Amino acid sequence: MKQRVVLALGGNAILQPGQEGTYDNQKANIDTSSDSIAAILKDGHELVIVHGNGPQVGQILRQNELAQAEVPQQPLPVCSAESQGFIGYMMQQSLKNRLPEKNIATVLTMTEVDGQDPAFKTPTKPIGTFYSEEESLALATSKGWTMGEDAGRGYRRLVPSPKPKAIVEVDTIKTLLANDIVVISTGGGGIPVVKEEEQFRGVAAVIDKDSSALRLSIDVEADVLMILTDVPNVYINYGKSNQEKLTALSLEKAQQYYAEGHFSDGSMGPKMQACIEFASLGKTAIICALTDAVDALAGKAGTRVVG
Ligand SMILES: Nc1ncnc2c1ncn2[C@@H]1O[C@H](COP(=O)(O)OP(=O)(O)O)[C@@H](O)[C@H]1O
Ligand SMILES: NC(=O)OP(=O)(O)O
Repeated sequence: MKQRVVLALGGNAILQPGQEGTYDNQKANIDTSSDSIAAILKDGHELVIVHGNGPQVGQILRQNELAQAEVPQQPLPVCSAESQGFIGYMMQQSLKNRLPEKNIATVLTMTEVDGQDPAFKTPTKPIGTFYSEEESLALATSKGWTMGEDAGRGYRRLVPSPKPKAIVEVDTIKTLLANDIVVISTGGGGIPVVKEEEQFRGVAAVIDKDSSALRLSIDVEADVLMILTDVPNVYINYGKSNQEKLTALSLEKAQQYYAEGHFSDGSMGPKMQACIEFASLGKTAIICALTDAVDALAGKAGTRVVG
């Protein structure tokens, strides 16, 4: 049965920790992701693809800083727009090369946030390169950056990450979907903007793409929110000797495990939170590995939360 699916692609789908952010590395990862996405599309589903941008927006920001003696620096929301543009271009091309008959469009997307969101006072979103603890302390001192540990993988720069309130281009996205166009949108959670006296203005932040994918799934009335990452399933007691794989989960069980702290902040936590909220609307949310996407949609792989 044809379903409307919002697919949130994790950072690994574009750049894996430890990999250098070269064009070739990102192209190779995006080509691998496109194989899975093309398989979903061949099954006839409608698709909106949301992607992360943490490594890329950090890299663009750093390029700006390093070049500022010769080229004017651009603000963070402009860097976010650049990341949406180049990732969208690479995904669009890669998918088109696999499915020449499909029309595919990248929508440069703004996401409205609340200018008074307390997140602006406490940076939590890791972006850019991974550093050692020593390097991170030096950068905090020399540049005044807020640094933090990222899920046991090293230290990264942290920027504010307010909650998404509204996807500004949602009507455009719906129109494209209604016309059988594959949409790449809300990349990096969307370019964060605030609305003041009916005018939008970009703000310095990076929104969590899983939270924005949830907002978008609700707004486009998706049947399924699917979050693709680097683990085949969600687990309780993750990484411990009594680790247990979760396959099908009721909303109540998911809420219980979330409250018990089984899902780490900054990695599985926001993904499960998005799944719980989507499932609470009576819908289906799935977390699975990139390569299991087709099987997971058919209920044969991944972790599924059902409301
Ligand atoms: N309970 C859990 N079950 C599975 N993975 C978990 C769990 N808690 C934390 N994780 C971590 O979450 C990671 C996926 O989150 P993240 O790295 O943010 O993904 P992405 O960059 O793909 O969005 C996994 O690689 C795993 O290390
Ligand atoms: N914006 C965002 O959530 O990016 P990552 O998934 O790459 O961290």
